[in-house]
Amino acid sequence: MTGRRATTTLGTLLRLAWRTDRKAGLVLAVFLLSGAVSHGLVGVFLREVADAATSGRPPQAVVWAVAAGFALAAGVALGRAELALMQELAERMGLAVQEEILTLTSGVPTIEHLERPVYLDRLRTLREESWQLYFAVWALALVVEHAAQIGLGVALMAAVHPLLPLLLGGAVLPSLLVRRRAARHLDAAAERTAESARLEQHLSEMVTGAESAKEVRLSGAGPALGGMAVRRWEEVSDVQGRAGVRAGLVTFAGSATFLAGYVGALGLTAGQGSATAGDVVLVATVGVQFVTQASRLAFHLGSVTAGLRAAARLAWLRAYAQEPAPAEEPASARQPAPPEDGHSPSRLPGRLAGGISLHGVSFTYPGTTRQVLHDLDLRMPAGATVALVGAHGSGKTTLAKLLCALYHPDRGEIRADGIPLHRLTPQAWRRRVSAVFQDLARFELTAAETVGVGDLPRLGDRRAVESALTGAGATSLIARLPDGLSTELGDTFERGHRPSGGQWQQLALARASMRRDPLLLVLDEPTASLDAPAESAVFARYAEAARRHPGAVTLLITHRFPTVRTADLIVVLDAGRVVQQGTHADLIARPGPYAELYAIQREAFT
Ligand SMILES: Nc1ncnc2c1ncn2[C@@H]1O[C@H](COP(=O)(O)OP(=O)(O)OP(=O)(O)O)[C@@H](O)[C@H]1O
Repeated sequence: MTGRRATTTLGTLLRLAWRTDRKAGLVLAVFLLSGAVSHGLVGVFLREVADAATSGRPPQAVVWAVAAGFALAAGVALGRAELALMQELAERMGLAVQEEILTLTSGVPTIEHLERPVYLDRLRTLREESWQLYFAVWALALVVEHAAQIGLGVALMAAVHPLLPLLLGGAVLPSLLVRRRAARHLDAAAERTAESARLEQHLSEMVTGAESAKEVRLSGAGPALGGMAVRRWEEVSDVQGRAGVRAGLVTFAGSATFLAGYVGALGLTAGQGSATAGDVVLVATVGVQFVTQASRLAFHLGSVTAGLRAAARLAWLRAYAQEPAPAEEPASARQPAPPEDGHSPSRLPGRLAGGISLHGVSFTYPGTTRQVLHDLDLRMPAGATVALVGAHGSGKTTLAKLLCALYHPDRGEIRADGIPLHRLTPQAWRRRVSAVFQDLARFELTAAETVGVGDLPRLGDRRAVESALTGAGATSLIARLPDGLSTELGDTFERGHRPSGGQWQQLALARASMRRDPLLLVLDEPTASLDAPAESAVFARYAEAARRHPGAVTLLITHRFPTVRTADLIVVLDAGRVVQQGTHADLIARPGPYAELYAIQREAFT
C-alpha cells in the first residue's frame, strides 16, 4: 500500500468509526487514556512501596501499596469496560458496513462482477473481515496508548540507568518486526489457497444443500463429492498450517530476543551499586509491562494492518460500484454508428415507435478471452414477438443479458428507437425492461411480495399484483395457496409453502408482468417446467398482449418449436452469429439450420 493510499484508507476507517457512535467513541477514548495512566502509575507506586519499606517507613509503604492496588484495579476495570464497549461498537459498525456492502453490490449496474471469482473472493473476504474495521480504529488508539506507556516506562528506566531503555528497546524492535512478517506469511497462504477454499465450499454445499440433494442422492455421489471437498480442505489446511508454523517460529524468535533483553536489564540494574531495592522492583515491573505492552502493541499493529486492508477493500468496492457516467465512457470501447434519426435524445419514449436494433455487437465475457457474440446486426420491430433459437451455448441468454444492459457490448451498440443504450444509465433503461430468466430468482417472501417486487413502487398494491397474476395466467395458483396472496413461500419460513418448479416460474412470469410500460419484455425459457401446450398458452397470452400494446418488443427464448413458430420474427443464432432470420413460413421454406432443427423436433414428437 502506498503512503497516499494508506492515508486515504485510514481516513475511510476513521470516518466509519466516527459515524458509528460519536458519544460512545469519546467515552472509549477517555477510558483508554485513564487506563494508560493507571497502568503507568503501578510501577511508580510499587517503587515507593519498596523504598519506604527498606528505609523503615512502613505506614508510607502501606499507603503506596494501597495506591498501587487501586491503580492496578482501575487499569483492569477500565480494560474490561473498554473491551465491552469496543465489542458493542464493533458489532454496530460491522452491521453498518455489511449493509453498505449489500447496497453497493446490488447497486453495481452490470452483473459481470457476480460471475467473476476474483470479485467474489474479494467480496467474501470483505464481508468476513468487516468486523475488523472497527477494532482497527481502536487498535490504532491502543497502539498509541501502548506507545505512550512504553514511552513512560522508557523515561522511568532511563532515570535508573541510561542504558536500560536501549537494552529493552533494542529487544522490542525485532519482536515488532517479526510480527508483521508472520502476518504476511499467513496472508500469502490465505491468498494462495483462495481457489481451493472456494471449491471446498462449493463441494460441501453440493453435498449438504437442498437444491442438489436429489441428484446427489440418486447418483450416490455424496461420498465422492465429500471426499473431493475433504481433499481440497486438506490442501488448504496444509498450506495454511505450514504458514502458521513459519509464523509461529518467527514470532518465537522475536519473543526470545525480548526475553534476553529483559534478563540483561535486570542484571544491569542489580549490578549497579547505586540502585535501590525500589529501582530493581521498578525495572522488574516496568520490564514485564514492557513485554506485555510490546506484544500488545505488535498485536494491535496487526489489527490495524488487517483493518486497513479491509478498509482498502471497502474503498475498492465503493469505487467499483461508482458507475462512470455514460458520456465519460471511453469512445474506444465502442464503435458507435450514427443514430437512425440523426440526433440522440436522452429520454426514453413512453412506447417504442421503431423498435430495438443491434449494430455490429460483439461481446466477450470479462475475464475470459473467447468471444461469445460476433458482430451482430439485428432489427426487432416495436410490437413484435421475436423468438431467439439456436443450439445450447449459441449465445441466446448472453444476447438477452446485453439487451437488459446487464453487460455492455465490447463493440457495436444497441439502440432503442435510435437511442444508443450506452448513452443512458443502465438503471434508466432497466426501469423499462421486464424479464424472466431460466435461472429465475426465488424470492422467499409472501406470494404478494414475490410478485410485487417486479415493480417496487407498487410492491404493496394488491390490485396491481392481482392483475399481474392474471396477465401471467397464474390466478389459479394463488387460489390454491392456503392463505392466498398472504401465503409465505419457501423453506425460510417455518410453515412456508413450497411452490413447485413450475409454480415458481408462474410467479416469476407474474413478477415480470408488474411493470406497466416496459419497452422490452424478455422471456428466457421461463416455462421450461411447463408442458409444451401450457408453454404455448403462456406465450400466446404474451403475444396477444404485445399485439394489444404494440409499443414494446417481446423477446422469447425457447427450444420448443410449437411456441417458436408463433413468433413474428425468428432469429437463429449459431456460435454467437445470426445465421438466419424471418418468419416461420420463410425459414421453413428454405434449407438451413432452422428447417433442420424443426425437422428434428417434429420427428421426435411424431
Ligand atoms: N458468465 C459467463 N462467463 C463466461 N462465459 C460464459 C458465461 N455465461 C455464458 N458463457 C459462455 O457463453 C456462451 C453462450 O452462453 P449462453 O448462456 O448465452 O448460451 P445459450 O444459447 O443461452 O445456451 P442454452 O440454450 O444452453 O441456455 C457459452 O459458451 C457459455 O459457456
